[in-house]
Amino acid sequence: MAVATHSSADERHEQLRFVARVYGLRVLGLGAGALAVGAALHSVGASVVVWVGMLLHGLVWPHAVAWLARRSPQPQTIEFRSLIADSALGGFWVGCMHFMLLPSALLVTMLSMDKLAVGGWRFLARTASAQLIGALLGGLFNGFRVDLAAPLPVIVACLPLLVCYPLAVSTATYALVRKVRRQNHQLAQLSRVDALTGLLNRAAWEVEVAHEFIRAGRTATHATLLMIDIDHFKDVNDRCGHLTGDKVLRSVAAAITDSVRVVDVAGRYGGDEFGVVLTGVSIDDAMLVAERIRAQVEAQPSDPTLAEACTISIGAAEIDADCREVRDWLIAADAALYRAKTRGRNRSEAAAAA
Ligand SMILES: Nc1nc2c(ncn2[C@@H]2O[C@H](COP(=O)(O)OP(=O)(O)OP(=O)(O)O)[C@@H](O)[C@H]2O)c(=O)[nH]1
Repeated sequence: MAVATHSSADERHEQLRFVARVYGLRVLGLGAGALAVGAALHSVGASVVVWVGMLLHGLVWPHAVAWLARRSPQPQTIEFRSLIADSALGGFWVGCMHFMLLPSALLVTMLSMDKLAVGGWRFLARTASAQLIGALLGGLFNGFRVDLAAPLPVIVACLPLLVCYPLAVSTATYALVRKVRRQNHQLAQLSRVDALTGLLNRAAWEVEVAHEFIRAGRTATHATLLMIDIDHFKDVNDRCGHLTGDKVLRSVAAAITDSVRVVDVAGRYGGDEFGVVLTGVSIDDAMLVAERIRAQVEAQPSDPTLAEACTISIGAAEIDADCREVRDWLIAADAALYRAKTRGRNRSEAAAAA
């Protein structure tokens, strides 16, 4: 229930951001539109009622819609309805302007552009019919006439809308594209990380191991793989519960991170097993690193509910002539880990030399 409430609050927040985005564009679009339509209405000699309606739509309506939307539990619904109303009213002014070609085409294009931007072709099709009906009603309301030619003052009055509105819509669209790119990047990063420990997850770690295997082969440099497994971890879970088990997993991950360099690649291989690639490090030096990790895990208090210190076993393997592919490297480190387990645990073992 709490989750549902949280997600609906998030959704409302997202909808309010949409309202804020549309608000700025609507103030600009309808404000500049009022100038173009006003010039055309003046040229066709529109009635006072038409003038009042047009000014209310151009100057008051954007603020009224935003006010209503912010107070509504469904701000986006209010926003979409008012976009349809914008189209109908836009059509109405086209009729009132006696279908004067330039301001009419400009109005229809700008209104279509933002419908496309927020709701695609389907939404545009829905609003187009509202616009058409509005145009017929506007024509009837202001004495139906077709007067295509626009005098120079009308042409000049169209310029602010013609220039500023597309620039504003493009700027808003570009900001959205950047946001989506940023979020995609964050998602890609998150999909590489193990949520419990913060280390790379298995899939991402294996990709890095394969890269390192190729790199070490190409540059003929050392690279050593450590496979690390918590001793009797099942007992920890059974005796102290899974939450304590999770704490132990996190503390082992922290010990690994503390003991290796940023260029080394640490990951959670699965369950209670971890892997680390030590780049440019020979097996002898890697054994010192392994010992440092082992000693830190043994020394650190993982959880007060654990009677004894938690320990780990480590198997280490350097890339050698026997490692024809990355799988051989993993198997060699795993075999060394198995030996550490069978030789009593809480120890590090190097893979047997070729
Ligand atoms: N708390 C917790 N436990 C997990 C998680 N993933 C796997 N496990 C447990 O980790 C335990 C792994 O135990 P085993 O691999 O069987 O071996 P072990 O008890 O560590 O014994 P040795 O490795 O032989 O020393 C299992 O009991 C799993 O349920 C996790 O994310 N959280």
